[in-house]
Amino acid sequence: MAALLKRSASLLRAGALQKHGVLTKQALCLFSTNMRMFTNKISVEMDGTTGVAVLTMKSPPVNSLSLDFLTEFTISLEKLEMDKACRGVILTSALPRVFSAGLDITEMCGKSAEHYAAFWRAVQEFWLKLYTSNMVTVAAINGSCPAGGCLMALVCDYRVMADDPKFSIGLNETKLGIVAPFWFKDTMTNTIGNRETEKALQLGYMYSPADALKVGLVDQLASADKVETVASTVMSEWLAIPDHARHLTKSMMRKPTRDRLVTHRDADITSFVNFVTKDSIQKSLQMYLESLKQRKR
Ligand SMILES: CCCCCCC/C=C/C(=O)SCCNC(=O)CCNC(=O)[C@H](O)C(C)(C)COP(=O)(O)OP(=O)(O)OC[C@H]1O[C@@H](n2cnc3c(N)ncnc32)[C@H](O)[C@@H]1OP(=O)(O)O
Repeated sequence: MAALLKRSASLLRAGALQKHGVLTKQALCLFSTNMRMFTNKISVEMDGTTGVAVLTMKSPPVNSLSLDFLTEFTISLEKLEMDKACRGVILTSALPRVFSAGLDITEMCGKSAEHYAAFWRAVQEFWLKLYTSNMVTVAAINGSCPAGGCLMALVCDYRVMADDPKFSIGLNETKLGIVAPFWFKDTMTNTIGNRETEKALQLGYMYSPADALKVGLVDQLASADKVETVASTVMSEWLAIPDHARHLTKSMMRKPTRDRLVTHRDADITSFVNFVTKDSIQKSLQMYLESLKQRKR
């Protein structure tokens, strides 16, 4: 199984998956009902009775979305998607205070243009797979989720967040001196509207759980120890709707946003590479990483 996963990961990196949008038959056979799968950074537990899988991120210290992590995540999603028994997936974190710290900043610092292009393609692929999933997707947000972490939650159908004022959620890119791309912005606008997004994005605003609920960035709060249980209850409500009707409705709602990225995908990669290779941007990212390390001292 490890060998097959490795093979799928190398295909994904090589661009084969992105190009054809499918996994090898071999790799897809790995899942069946009541299946558990563990990779380095993710565990998936599929309950064949309910048709619900729980995908738990476990990449310490902060579940940052590195190229490897994104690759594993995308492969796991694709496998679940192809498993007819799986109708819904709950995303959560095994780490005590962090859902996901967003994109791994070290993937955007001091690397080659080729690396940045491969990284960005993997970020796009991840977004496309999750955004267009036929499964019901519920984010059980049991910790902070800045930037790419917030994006991951936003593409889900429903968000339950732990009601702990120490946690926060938002697209904070401007605070790093970078700009959220149009499809991050579209995803947020579709959720909380244009005016609130305009303020949130410019300020790089990180919402407390209570404020996130107020503006509709999350759908529900729960005490930290109940987040996953509440997510499961929500999941069963969504699964009570006939799949085909829900799929078609989701696809109708999301198609314009998805098509916009698909149409401009290569230009978006070029724009990312041009942006991230600028000296000024490299400096900003390095300084931000340094400031994260200094915070602890
Ligand atoms: C056209 C082109 C546009 C480009 C667009 C790019 C879009 C970018 C999207 C992104 O997602 S950028 C990433 C933004 N993320 C953040 O700003 C999060 C920063 N991290 C935090 O705020 C905190 O770490 C936390 C998540 C709240 C957790 O706090 P905690 O106190 O639990 O941990 P720390 O001690 O801060 O961190 C531990 C360890 O992890 C490193 N780290 C944290 N976040 C990242 C990250 N996103 N990438 C890489 N590394 C990260 C941190 O530096 C610490 O490292 P060590 O000091 O232990 O080495």
